[in-house]
Amino acid sequence: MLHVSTRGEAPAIGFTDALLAGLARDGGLYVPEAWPRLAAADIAAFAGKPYAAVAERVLSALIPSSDISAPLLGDMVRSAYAGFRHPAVCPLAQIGDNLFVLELFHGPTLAFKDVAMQLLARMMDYALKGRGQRATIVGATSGDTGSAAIDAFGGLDQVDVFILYPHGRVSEVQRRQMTSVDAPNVHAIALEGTFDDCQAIVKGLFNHHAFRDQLALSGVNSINWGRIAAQTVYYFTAAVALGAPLRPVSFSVPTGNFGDVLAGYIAKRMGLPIDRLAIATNENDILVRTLASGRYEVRGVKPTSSPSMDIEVSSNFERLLFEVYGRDGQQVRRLMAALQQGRAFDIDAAPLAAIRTDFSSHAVDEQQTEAEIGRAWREAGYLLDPHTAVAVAAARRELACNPAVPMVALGTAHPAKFPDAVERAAGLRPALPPHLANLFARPERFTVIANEQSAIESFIRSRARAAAGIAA
Ligand SMILES: Cc1ncc(COP(=O)(O)O)c(C=O)c1O
Ligand SMILES: N[C@@H](CCOP(=O)(O)O)C(=O)O
Repeated sequence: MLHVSTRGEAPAIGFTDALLAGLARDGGLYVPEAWPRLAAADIAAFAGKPYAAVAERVLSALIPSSDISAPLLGDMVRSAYAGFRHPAVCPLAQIGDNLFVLELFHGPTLAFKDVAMQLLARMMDYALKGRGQRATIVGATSGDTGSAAIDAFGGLDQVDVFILYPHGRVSEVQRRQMTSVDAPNVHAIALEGTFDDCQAIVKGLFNHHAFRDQLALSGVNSINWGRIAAQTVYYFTAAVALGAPLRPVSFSVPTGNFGDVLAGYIAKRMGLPIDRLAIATNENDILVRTLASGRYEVRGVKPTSSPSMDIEVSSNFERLLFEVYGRDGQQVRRLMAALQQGRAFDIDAAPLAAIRTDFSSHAVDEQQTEAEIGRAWREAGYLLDPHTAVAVAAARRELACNPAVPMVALGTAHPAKFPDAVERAAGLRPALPPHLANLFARPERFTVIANEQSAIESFIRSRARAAAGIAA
């Protein structure tokens, strides 16, 4: 199976090449040339299976065995999830009538990013060793991708890791998770800007082809198709636990960069009977405005209590546009050029109608987020982090319209990552799990850098072992 770029100009490439490439050379994002489909009987057979077994089956439909053999994929998946703190890896908790939270935060860094990142690191390490290559990993984070990447890739011989986070705009726990890791191949960069600035610079680094080639750049954001592929799995385990494929299930997904909800859309394209995919945003509601009006318009990011979703340029929305425009790369290039030049684009009527067929959207403001944390604690004794609270609040709105379909809100972070917001809303301060108990005592190491691509390039050149002349 080959992978094509959403902008239609880069050559089609295999899975491993897409995994290591990050962004396509035409600035687009890779997707498989066709969506594989799982038969209803295959999906039904997931019932009662361990998470790793379902992951192996779902991912073997997306990863050709010529890239990673089936036994090796099985080993990687088992080892990726062996360290999760819950035996079900991603368990479901019921918090109301037909209302469930899919807990995706039992990995090492307490956010859903671990689910894909632990596997991605194993796949990339294998690919790099097989090719005798080294890579320079660059990533943009609003708090969670960075810590997950640092945990998964820290200390690996083949890679140097540079993570850009918005200075002063992540929670203290998130910052310390990135800055207190004692691994010489890890570099935390506090960028003087927003997450959107961090992501624009990361994409700019990939689009600077001489720099990209010299440093052998790779990406770990959801730019990387391997991340999205791994995130499809928990939609299958959750839906099957609630009766799929015999009955449909809906999901409410706290959304920023659009990777997680896109993974749900792909699970649906692969045959999973998903009824609604609710895009739940905080006050950075660009996607809600887009679904309502058809106009995608950047207005400036507001800081909120769910900082990981303080995003306006939702990278993976491009992958959805590619689908609803009939995989026409030229149309995607036109829209992305308009976004670059005028900070906005308009979606045509037919593609917009197609988006509305699968997705609905809800913005949840700061007051509603706080109220939801309080409500879930009072009514169900369940502590939500602010990102999950946004999803649960949106889930309740969807359930009010369609109470018969089970609704799963994605629980994307552990409440202890955002103790101040949780304490304000619920009146108690969640404790970090034992493996992070000394987080506040560890020394921090980070570099503050101006919001300029050239400054970031100089810093990376000065630290990366893959820079010219030092490459393995
Ligand atoms: C805790 C948390 N929830 C939700 C999101 C939004 O997910 P996505 O960017 O895939 O839309 C993020 C950031 O990615 C996050 O870190
Ligand atoms: N919320 C994310 C932002 C980056 O998202 P990604 O899925 O593209 O890596 C974060 O916490 O870093």
